[in-house]
Amino acid sequence: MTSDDYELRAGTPEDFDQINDLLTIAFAEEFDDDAVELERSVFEPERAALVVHGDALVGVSASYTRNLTVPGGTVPSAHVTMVGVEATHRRRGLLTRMMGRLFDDARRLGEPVAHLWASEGKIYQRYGYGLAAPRLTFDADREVQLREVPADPGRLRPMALADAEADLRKVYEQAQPDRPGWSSRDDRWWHRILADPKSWRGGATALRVLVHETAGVIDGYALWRVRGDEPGAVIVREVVATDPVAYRALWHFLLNVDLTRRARFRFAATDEPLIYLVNEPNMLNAKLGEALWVRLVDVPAALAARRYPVPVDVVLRTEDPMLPDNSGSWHLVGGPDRASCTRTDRPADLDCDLGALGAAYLGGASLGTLAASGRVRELTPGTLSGVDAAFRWHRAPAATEIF
Ligand SMILES: CC(=O)SCCNC(=O)CCNC(=O)[C@H](O)C(C)(C)COP(=O)(O)OP(=O)(O)OC[C@H]1O[C@@H](n2cnc3c(N)ncnc32)[C@H](O)[C@@H]1OP(=O)(O)O
Repeated sequence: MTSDDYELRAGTPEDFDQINDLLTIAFAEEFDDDAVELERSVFEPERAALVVHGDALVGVSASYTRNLTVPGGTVPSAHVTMVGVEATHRRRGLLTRMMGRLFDDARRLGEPVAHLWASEGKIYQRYGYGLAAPRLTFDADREVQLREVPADPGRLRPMALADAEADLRKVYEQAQPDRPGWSSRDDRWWHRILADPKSWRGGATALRVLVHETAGVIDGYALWRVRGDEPGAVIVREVVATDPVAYRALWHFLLNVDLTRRARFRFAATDEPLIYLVNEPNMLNAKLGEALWVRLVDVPAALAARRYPVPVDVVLRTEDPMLPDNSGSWHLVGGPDRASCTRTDRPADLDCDLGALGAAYLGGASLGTLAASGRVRELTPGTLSGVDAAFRWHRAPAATEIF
């Protein structure tokens, strides 16, 4: 069998059922009809890269059109998803071909960045993705409590899931600019996030909504469920607050639900404020894992699209074997209000591997740490610490949802 036996093409709405069958097998997961319809509702056929062999669909990858919060703004980023190759056609370069097409599509659509959740980190690093947002998973023991519970002028109240979208959306959109890594949510995405098909519940109750309100204004919410096995566990899906009092009140509630002994949260940021609020941080049982892998698809456009907390004027050099016009030296001039990035012949100050630039892009990975790992090299002595400070951000990148 040669690579000519395979056809690479865009998707159509009619392909969805076959794609779903392929992914069900590739991920060894089965979902109910409601869940499948939700996936169909956000599927963007023309953005799928499909590999067909004869009559059979043997490879799929897709992207969603959404914006990604980056330091100081948002950028259109290809939200890469639904990647799978039929087991009998693996390791023949099909994913590599699909990834090439996906990057071409992203550029054509004006997306300087692509990002994803990886099933395995080792798959995507070869394509230039870097780990931009690690995450913590909490498995908090009931003995974990807030150190102090100050007076709260507001109040908590449950809200029916069916009525919640408008209020939650307002809070999310206010909080979103502060957290690199969060994704924009249009009507379809809010519908998907608040839909609650049984096969997504992992044996727990239906999704519950708790809001915090101060002087009639909702300033925080939690999405959560309970798993009633022994001992019962609160499964926290999302906690979003625009005010620290609301944040504290929501977590105080979640850590004290009757008939539960644990609280689990899979989407904690590495700087999650809860860590600094509780009596026994150790008993959060935080486990480090991965969330977002970022790939700069158009290096100069991506670097110009974010902001830098302190002024930076530097020449960065990188190599990109997949997209050679990213290779070379780039003059980045930036600060809190603007940034530009242009090709230059000037000698480079820092040599950065492409994945390292992706890892640093959201302000999470420090260029200093990446230099310590050998993935960034300081060519002009004395440049590293200043550029490192410019690439950081005051909040660690995080992700609130798997897409
Ligand atoms: C964003 C998401 O959707 S994440 C979900 C990813 N999907 C899955 O994990 C589902 C199960 N796995 C699969 O369907 C397939 O194995 C895929 C999609 C991961 C890889 O597809 P393939 O067509 O086999 O990849 P392809 O042949 O293009 O591999 C390119 C290179 O990556 C390597 N590679 C690919 N997948 C893996 C892996 N899981 N582990 C180690 N190496 C891998 C290949 O060995 C190859 O290396 P080489 O260039 O040195 O020869």
